[in-house]
Amino acid sequence: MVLIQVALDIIELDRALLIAKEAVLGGADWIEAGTPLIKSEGMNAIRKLREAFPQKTILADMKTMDAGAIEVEMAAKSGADVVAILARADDVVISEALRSAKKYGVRLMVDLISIDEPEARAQELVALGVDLINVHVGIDRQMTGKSPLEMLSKISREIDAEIAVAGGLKPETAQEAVAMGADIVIVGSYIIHSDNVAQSAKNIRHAVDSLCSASGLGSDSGVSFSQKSQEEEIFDIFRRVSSPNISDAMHRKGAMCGISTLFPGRKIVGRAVTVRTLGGDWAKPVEAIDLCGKNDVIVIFNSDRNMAMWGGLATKTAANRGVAGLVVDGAVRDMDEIKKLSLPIFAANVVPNAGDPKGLGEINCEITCGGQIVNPRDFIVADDSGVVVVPKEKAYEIARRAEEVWKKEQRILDEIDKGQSMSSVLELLKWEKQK
Ligand SMILES: O=C([C@H](O)CO)[C@H](O)[C@H](O)COP(=O)(O)O
Repeated sequence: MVLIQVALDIIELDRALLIAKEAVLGGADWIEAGTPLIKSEGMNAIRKLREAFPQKTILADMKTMDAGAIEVEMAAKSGADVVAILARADDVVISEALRSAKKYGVRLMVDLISIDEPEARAQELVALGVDLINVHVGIDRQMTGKSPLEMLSKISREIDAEIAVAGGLKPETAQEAVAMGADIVIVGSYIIHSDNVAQSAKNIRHAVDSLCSASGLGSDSGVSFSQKSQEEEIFDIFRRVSSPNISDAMHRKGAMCGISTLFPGRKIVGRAVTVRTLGGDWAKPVEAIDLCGKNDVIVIFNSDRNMAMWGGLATKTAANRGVAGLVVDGAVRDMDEIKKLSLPIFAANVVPNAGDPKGLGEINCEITCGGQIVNPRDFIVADDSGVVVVPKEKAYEIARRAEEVWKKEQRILDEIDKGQSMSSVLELLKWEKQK
């Protein structure tokens, strides 16, 4: 039977206990005191988990790099059944940890996170006596598109040890991991940031169990998964999250100033076709419409915010072409006409007077819009809170991080709905900066 381990990467102990309870209801077998929880609450986190779940296997994710024996001893004496340390530690640390694990009757899991040659290191660990290996891609590397599955497929064929796998797993990837030979599936974010923890744990349980009960378990088990392209994934996520989620993910970078929606409720997600123009000259903005595809957003910088360079006729043309939206550091006009069309428009100003079509400026060059640099093909997300620009090179990472922000907020909302205050959920007083 494949085991499911819920990773409690949460810094508030009460929330961690609550979430663990829900995850167990959904079918989690092992409960992990995640490294952030251990750093926040120390060994007390393990004691409390032991107390609350006397029958469950508790894993302490110590991420030990040195002093192997004492760290394993601490975790074991606090109630852990399994202690996780780092494969990057020296062999002598691993051997000391193994000795301590034996002495205190716990198992040792060794984590391959950030190992350059994981297959070779896994072989060395097995030779040292390790029998539980975690094939793991850490959270920050996940955000850049890395997955543990490739590493898993190589390692599971080659080593004689029990194998755990971790790194952004969801039902589909958990199932894939089992097909590749994983014995323990470790899941953090997908479960703990869900607004229905029990259901999410159940989804993992179902995915894993349905594969285990199918005949022909193994890499040729016939399970196939639809693969989205990175671009599709970015669009999917940006359509789901908000501009504030993205701003949080970018540590407050990317938000335009002084530009807001003209029609609340209309959202833009698209890639920038940029235009720089001068003094209300509307030739280049109108020419840019003909270069746009379905997911493109026209992003314009105009040096004069009191002279419109966009109006009803341009809006009609853009809407007919299926342009995703318009963002203007400048002015538009003809509100009575453009409000009847569905094009989302974000602008700095609305004025009745327009400029002339002189053809000054450029299309698809670097511009500054609302104080932010925008390059052609950058991602634009605009909603009722404002407009953010995400550089194309960082789009996948930012989308993944924004999704984490969104999931976390959904979960917190759910706890507030159940009667808690925001301050108590986040333990604000405890986490205020100490003088
Ligand atoms: O070990 C973990 C990470 O390094 C933070 O401590 C996570 O528990 C592990 O990666 C599982 O969490 P997800 O990747 O969010 O599923």
